[in-house]
Amino acid sequence: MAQADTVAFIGGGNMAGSLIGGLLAGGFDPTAIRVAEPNAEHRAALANARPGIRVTADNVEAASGADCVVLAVKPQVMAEVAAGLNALPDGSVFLSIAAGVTCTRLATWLGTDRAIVRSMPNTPALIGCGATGAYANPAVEPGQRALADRILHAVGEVVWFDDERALDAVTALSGSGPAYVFLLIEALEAGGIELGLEPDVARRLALLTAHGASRLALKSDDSPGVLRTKVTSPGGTTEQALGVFEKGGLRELVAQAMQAAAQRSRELSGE
Ligand SMILES: NC(=O)C1=CN([C@@H]2O[C@H](COP(=O)(O)OP(=O)(O)OC[C@H]3O[C@@H](n4cnc5c(N)ncnc54)[C@H](OP(=O)(O)O)[C@@H]3O)[C@@H](O)[C@H]2O)C=CC1
Ligand SMILES: O=C(O)[C@@H]1CCC=N1
Repeated sequence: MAQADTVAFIGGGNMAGSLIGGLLAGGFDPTAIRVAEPNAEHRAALANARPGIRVTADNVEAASGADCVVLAVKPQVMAEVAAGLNALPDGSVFLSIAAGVTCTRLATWLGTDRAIVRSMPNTPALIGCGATGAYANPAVEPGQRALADRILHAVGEVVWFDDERALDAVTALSGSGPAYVFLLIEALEAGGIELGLEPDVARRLALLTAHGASRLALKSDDSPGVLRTKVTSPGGTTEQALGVFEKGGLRELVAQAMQAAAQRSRELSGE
């Protein structure tokens, strides 16, 4: 990344921490990163963990003159936060990671004609394995989009969309998705314990299984469905387990859960 680029994070919580970690791991100059965070303890922890970055309680101070202003606060406080940045001069690209909040709403608060990228990362960003969906509004210039892409790319893969509505689906799939996978891992661990395994062994096997299956599917030319059939010996054990999942309507349940998440994403837009 060109060292002239400066990035300001408004909100120094979990996701901001992940993105900052990715940028630093990729060699980004820490002195080109500023973070505005209201909580003094969080500010101190950030400054300690990430020597060189500048922390402040003042959102405008952090955002002033930054090439990219990352809006990393909860959707519920976005209106107040964005309105507080309304007087900033043009020139920055605003990169929102908030669930649901549309570019149109952001422009209402930040000012019309603002260059805005709406994105949806996920928590595996913390270890560089993130999956992010992103949309750039028409005011975003190619160089600004490239800067947003480099920031998001620092923590994993990025998929760009021409239609902003796709972001609600992305939120329901990869944004919230790590929680679904963790739920399955928790259930596998509990099932293993019930079958007599020691808790630490059950957790380890559940984690390694999720990790191994995911890596295999990523590397393989076979679809997940084909890989599933390769585990499932006719008349064997997997067939019995999958029969229980299908009878219980697991696929329908997952689809319903994702519809609920996407609906909540649309609601959070406040439109
Ligand atoms: N967690 C996830 O898996 C994902 C979250 N997101 C989105 O990322 C955004 C941030 O989520 P996450 O990092 O989990 O949340 P966090 O609560 O960890 O981070 C939000 C941070 O914003 C700070 N904050 C609150 N009010 C203000 C303000 N007025 N000005 C500046 N900072 C403020 C909070 O401080 P304090 O704690 O003191 O209130 C907190 O440190 C959300 O919009 C969420 O939708 C996107 C993808 C995945
Ligand atoms: O639960 C949420 O609203 C956020 C957005 C996606 C993941 N966490």
